[in-house]
Amino acid sequence: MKDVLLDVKAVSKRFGGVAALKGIDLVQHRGETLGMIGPNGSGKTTFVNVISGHIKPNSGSVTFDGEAFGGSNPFRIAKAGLTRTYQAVRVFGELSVRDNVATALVDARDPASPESVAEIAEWLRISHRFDTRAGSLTLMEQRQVELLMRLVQKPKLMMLDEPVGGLSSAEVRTMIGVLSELKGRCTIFVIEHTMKVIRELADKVVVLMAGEKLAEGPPAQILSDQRVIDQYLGTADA
Ligand SMILES: Nc1ncnc2c1ncn2[C@@H]1O[C@H](COP(=O)(O)OP(=O)(O)OP(=O)(O)O)[C@@H](O)[C@H]1O
Repeated sequence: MKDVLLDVKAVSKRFGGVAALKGIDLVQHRGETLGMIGPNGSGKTTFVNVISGHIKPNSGSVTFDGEAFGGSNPFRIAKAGLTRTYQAVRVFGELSVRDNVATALVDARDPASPESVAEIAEWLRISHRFDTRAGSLTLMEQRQVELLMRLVQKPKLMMLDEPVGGLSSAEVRTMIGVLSELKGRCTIFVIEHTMKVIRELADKVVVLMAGEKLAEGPPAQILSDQRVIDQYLGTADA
């Protein structure tokens, strides 16, 4: 039997009159890279916010690594090994990279050893920036720092919200390389509008459309699905 890491059942979320998620079911296995796509406003970020405990769903359940989470407890689920990034990069701009990493280590349930931090920083090719103020780095470097900060917390699942947003095409290629190696370090859930990322990284793709699951399957099948092309890939969002 495959090892289920994330098991989401019938999750719904309303914001006033807006039904952002309408009964979403989703299973992600350990080691399986899951890509989530869909137009602006289809509910992708809300879904990650519910899973990471930042938003409480109106109904439904989230089980992570065998433990039930009702939503709305981000600290508990983070301690259980789920971490995330945001569309807008989040580093402490006034602090050095070293001090940014130190803040991540303080928050970790099982912080990486100094040797392991050094190894991850070397792998991310960001070691030479350790004494630089994070706010003076390029967006690409800030994303590398963010990945470093998340990885030193030894996550089981890393949820990435548009990791290549705002990057140049050369940087996108580099980031795809980084993320494909990241697959060997933790399980990845990735929201993206850049289909190259989805095609090259995802084992399974889930398409959200107006808060509902429109389609789910391997990238080759989903990216050639006529309904997905008509309702998303053929639009300006994709
Ligand atoms: N805090 C909030 N208050 C009210 N409405 C919200 C809130 N967050 C999201 N929504 C609404 O819920 C719906 C889903 O938004 P969400 O941000 O999850 O979509 P998305 O698929 O992540 O979009 P994008 O690709 O633009 O990031 C939208 O109609 C949005 O306006």
